[in-house]
Amino acid sequence: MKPSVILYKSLPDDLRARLDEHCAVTEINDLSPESQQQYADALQQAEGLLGSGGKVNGDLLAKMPKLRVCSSVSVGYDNFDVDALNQRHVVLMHTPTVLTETVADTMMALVLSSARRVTELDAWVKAGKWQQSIGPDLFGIDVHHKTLGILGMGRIGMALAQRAHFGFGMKVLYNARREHEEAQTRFDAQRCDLETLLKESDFVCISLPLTEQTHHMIGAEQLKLMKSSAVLINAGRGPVVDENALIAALQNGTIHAAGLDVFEQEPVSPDSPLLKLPNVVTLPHIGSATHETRYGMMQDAVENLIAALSGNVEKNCVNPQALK
Ligand SMILES: NC(=O)C1=CN([C@@H]2O[C@H](COP(=O)(O)OP(=O)(O)OC[C@H]3O[C@@H](n4cnc5c(N)ncnc54)[C@H](OP(=O)(O)O)[C@@H]3O)[C@@H](O)[C@H]2O)C=CC1
Ligand SMILES: O=CC(=O)O
Repeated sequence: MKPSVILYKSLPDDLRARLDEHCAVTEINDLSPESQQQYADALQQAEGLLGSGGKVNGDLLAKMPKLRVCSSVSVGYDNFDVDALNQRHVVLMHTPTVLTETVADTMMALVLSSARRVTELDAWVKAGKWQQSIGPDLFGIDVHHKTLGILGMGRIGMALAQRAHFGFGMKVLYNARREHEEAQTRFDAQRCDLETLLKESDFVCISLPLTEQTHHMIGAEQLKLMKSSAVLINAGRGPVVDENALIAALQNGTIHAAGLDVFEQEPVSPDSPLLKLPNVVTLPHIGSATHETRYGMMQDAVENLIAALSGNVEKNCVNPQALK
């Protein structure tokens, strides 16, 4: 008999057909309390769960006594209670690698657009304000040959370092828990402590996961260490940065600008002061959002689920120890 799975994300027809081949699928809109109530029977029977967004915690697990595999269409898994999964011997699969280059492209886009005021000047031209050549009040800052500091030298950090080093002749600094020899050899990247990175970087780029240790890693104190000409880029997770402290730092000139793909609350509130600041480029969490990459992520998530349901967790598993 095919294992029952809950799908909480729409898939393209071919991927849905592939999933249907191997699993008895119940598709639901999301993991909201309403959906959980409406599909309580299906949740009771499900051995697999595939989707993205929404919290997977002890409460949900209690409603899914037969669950063996979660497959997330994302690399980040801060919305999963991994300890609770481990206790229940549920494995969590995710989609690293397939999205790495695309997210690094997004980060470089944020670096360039905040330094060169791309979105601000685009709005200015479209508002009919281009009557004569711009003056220094609308000039940007150079990106090439500056210093780019990376917080989190993992897969995405490495891909960003590659772009910065080879594409823009930038000096690369990084901070991570361990040394990354490959980054040093390939991109001449220098590992340094957080304080040094913040003091010396022209662009501070965050590609960190959200954990207890990284929550509010960048607050008022850290922002004060940055150059007043520096730009903060965050494409990791919003709560890595204390957003109130960031707003104050941008308003009072402690730092020059910011490029943000992620926010403490998503979607960001339309009332957020960040949306009123011309020196902030905002994106709606689109790090991996290209047709090719989102398809690749969904494909990997389907294959990850099928493999893990048959006991194969060699690739893309967050917690293989849960099987023990
Ligand atoms: N905006 C978007 O759309 C997207 C955002 N993301 C976010 O990017 C994150 C990173 O993805 P990816 O590069 O694939 O992940 P990796 O696991 O490959 O890299 C994470 C890096 O963060 C470092 N790190 C973790 N905790 C700490 C800490 N406490 N102090 C210093 N460094 C730390 C790790 O250090 P070490 O090497 O020492 O272990 C590692 O270098 C994801 O978790 C997700 O939150 C991902 C995809 C899309
Ligand atoms: O934020 C996106 C992810 O894949 O993680």
